[in-house]
Amino acid sequence: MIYVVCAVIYREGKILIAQRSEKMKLPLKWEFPGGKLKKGENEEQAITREIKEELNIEILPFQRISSHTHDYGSLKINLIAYLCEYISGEIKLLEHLDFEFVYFEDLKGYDFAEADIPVIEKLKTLL
Ligand SMILES: Nc1nc2c([nH]c(=O)n2[C@@H]2O[C@H](COP(=O)(O)OP(=O)(O)OP(=O)(O)O)[C@@H](O)[C@H]2O)c(=O)[nH]1
Repeated sequence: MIYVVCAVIYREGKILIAQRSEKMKLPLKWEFPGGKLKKGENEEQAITREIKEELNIEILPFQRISSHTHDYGSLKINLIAYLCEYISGEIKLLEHLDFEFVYFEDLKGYDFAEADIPVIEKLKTLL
């Protein structure tokens, strides 16, 4: 089981989503950016670090919105999602293929990683 934190970054009524590159696992799937928790880090530190590494921006995680496990067969993950505020920086795609800011209602038009579906369901009750 691997522990993965992901950021739902909210800005001006829209949510930041990112598309995984061909070279990553789950190629071309859309996701909430983030990554694996490292030893000695808490969840907020991990998510802040991952977003800086992947997108070059500063964010502030302010609400833990969900934590659930998903079994991909060859890989089992515990995905932990945080609602985050965009603070500063210009987005640079350092790992992903693409990104978009989308309204919640438009998320259904994107092919998300399976593990993200419960996160989207949870968001529905919050936004
Ligand atoms: N970051 C992120 N990973 C997700 C999401 N949904 C989901 O199934 N995953 C899976 O979680 C796993 C870990 O994510 P990652 O590959 O981004 O983590 P990382 O950058 O720390 O790992 P790496 O250094 O091995 O590339 C991947 O297998 C990825 O497909 C999501 O919304 N965000």
